[in-house]
This record gives sequence, structure tokens and C-alpha cells, in this order.
Amino acid sequence: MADLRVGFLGGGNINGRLRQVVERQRPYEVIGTFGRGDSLPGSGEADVVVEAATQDAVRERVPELLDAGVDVIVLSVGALADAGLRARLLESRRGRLIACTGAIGGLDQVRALRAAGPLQAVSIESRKQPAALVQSWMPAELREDLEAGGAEMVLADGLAGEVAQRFPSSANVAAALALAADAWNIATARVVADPAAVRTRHEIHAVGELGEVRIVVENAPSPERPRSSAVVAWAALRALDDYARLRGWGAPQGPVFL
Ligand SMILES: NC(=O)C1=CN([C@@H]2O[C@H](COP(=O)(O)OP(=O)(O)OC[C@H]3O[C@@H](n4cnc5c(N)ncnc54)[C@H](OP(=O)(O)O)[C@@H]3O)[C@@H](O)[C@H]2O)C=CC1
Ligand SMILES: O=C([O-])CC(=O)C(=O)O
Repeated sequence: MADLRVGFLGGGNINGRLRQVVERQRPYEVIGTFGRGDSLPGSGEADVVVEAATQDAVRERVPELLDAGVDVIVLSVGALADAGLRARLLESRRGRLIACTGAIGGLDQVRALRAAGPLQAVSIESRKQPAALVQSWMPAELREDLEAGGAEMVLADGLAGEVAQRFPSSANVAAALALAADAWNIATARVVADPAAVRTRHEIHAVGELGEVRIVVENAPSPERPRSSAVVAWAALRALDDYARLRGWGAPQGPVFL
């Protein structure tokens, strides 16, 4: 049987690590890493591409992959805060879009609650080291404060989709929660710069008719790129393995959780 053919959109911190592990430890064929301006593979070359680039890359490049019949596992889930793009990507029946859980957990249970009926409240609070939250749109004074460590500060508090777009490399988890909860109109997100946050901390809360989910995830920041949690490359590996098992490709033995 042929091996699962895997490509990588973006070759930075997450996909660099993921590719290394796949090459060393998995029976998948790595077909390449695709950076800015590289032409993308079609279904004759790749079965699945893991995106770990940017929200803009999802908007600009993922439709072409799906249209070509290639499945895409997306990490920059904040791109789906745009309702038009979300519909375009999720409704593709050629290649399928798969959103990765990334830096957080509990989305399976949030979806179970949502399956029983609309949720009444959905929120996430993310705490990171201040320097990891600097954005180009911030005033110079704020950027300098954050770079210097500063005091604890709430940098965003609003609809999860909007927060994910304002912090495109740091709050994709907010969009992942809104997507899982199917609650873009009520899901909220707070982003807190916290000089004491040695670990990145995501606190998730969702309330439905049948119960409540409270989850706290504490992640070591990636040493090379502290704004991303180190576990994210491993979450993408987990997603790739579950994908391979469900689609009947050769994969390491193990359970599938959906
Ligand atoms: N869902 C989640 O929980 C999480 C999601 N993420 C998402 O994953 C992304 C990647 O994270 P990380 O690896 O740490 O970031 P990096 O900045 O280390 O890597 C991003 C890579 O993508 C490349 N890139 C940018 N634009 C494009 C494009 N249009 N086409 C192809 N490649 C492109 C960059 O290249 P260049 O050097 O040319 O810019 C860079 O090599 C984040 O931006 C974020 O959106 C991250 C953490 C958690
Ligand atoms: O890695 C994390 O902890 C979260 C993150 O950057 C994101 O959601 O974009």
C-alpha cells in the first residue's frame, strides 16, 4: 500500500518541528514544505497538507489546495472568523478542511454540548508573556512596555472571532473555541499580558443545556518562538495520525479520539 503523502504550508517553528518528527518517526511520505510564492501541490502529489503559516496564508492559499482535492489541516484557525471564508472552506467537498485543536483541549466536549443544543455562554482567557503579545498595530509606547515585561494588562476583551483576528499569531485558539461551539455571536476572548506567566495559560468555559466545560491548559512556550506553545507541533502530529488512521493509511498503532 502507498504511503500517506504529506505536505507543509509554512516552514517555521511548528511545521519545522512537525516535519522533523514525521520524517523520523512516521510511515508518511513528506512531499515538501511550501513557503511564500511556492506553487502548491495537487491531489496527484499530496493527500494532505498541514498549514502552520498565517491567517493570510489560509485565506490566500488554502482554497486552491481544497479545490485541487487536497485535504488541509489548519492551525491558523483565526482565519475562519471571516464568515465568508469559513463557509467557502468548510463547505468544500473536494479537499476537506480539518481544524486542528492546536494549543487547547476540551473542544470535543464543547462540541458534544453543542450537539445537544445551542450554548448559553462560551469564553476563553489566554495569558502569555507580554513580549509574546506585541502586535504591529499597537502604539509604540505599548509595544515598548510589553517588550520590557511591564505589569499585568488586559490587551483584548471581546468577541472571540475579532480577538483572533487582532492577535493573528497568538489567539487562534479563540477562533477554534468559537468554531467548536458554533457560537461566533456569543463566544468571547480575553488576552492578558502576564509577566508571571512562565507558561502560556488558556482557560476555557462553555455552558450548555446538559452541562458545563471548564478546562485550564498550561503550555510551555516554544523556546524558539515563545508566542506559540511548544505542544502545538505535537497536536498537529496527533491530528495527522488520527487522520491517517481514519482514512485507512498506514499509521502507528493507537486509538482515535473524535
Ligand atoms: N491553533 C493554535 O492553537 C495555534 C495556531 N498557530 C498558528 O500557526 C502559525 C504558525 O506558527 P509558527 O510556526 O510558530 O510561526 P512561524 O512564524 O515560526 O512560521 C510561520 C511560517 O509560515 C511562513 N509563511 C508565511 N506566510 C506564508 C504563505 N503565504 N505561504 C506559505 N508560507 C508562509 C513563514 O515564512 P516567512 O518567514 O516568509 O514569513 C514562516 O516560515 C501561527 O502564525 C498561527 O497562525 C500557532 C500556535 C497555536
Ligand atoms: O500557542 C498558543 O498557546 C496559542 C496561539 O499562539 C494561538 O492560538 O495562535
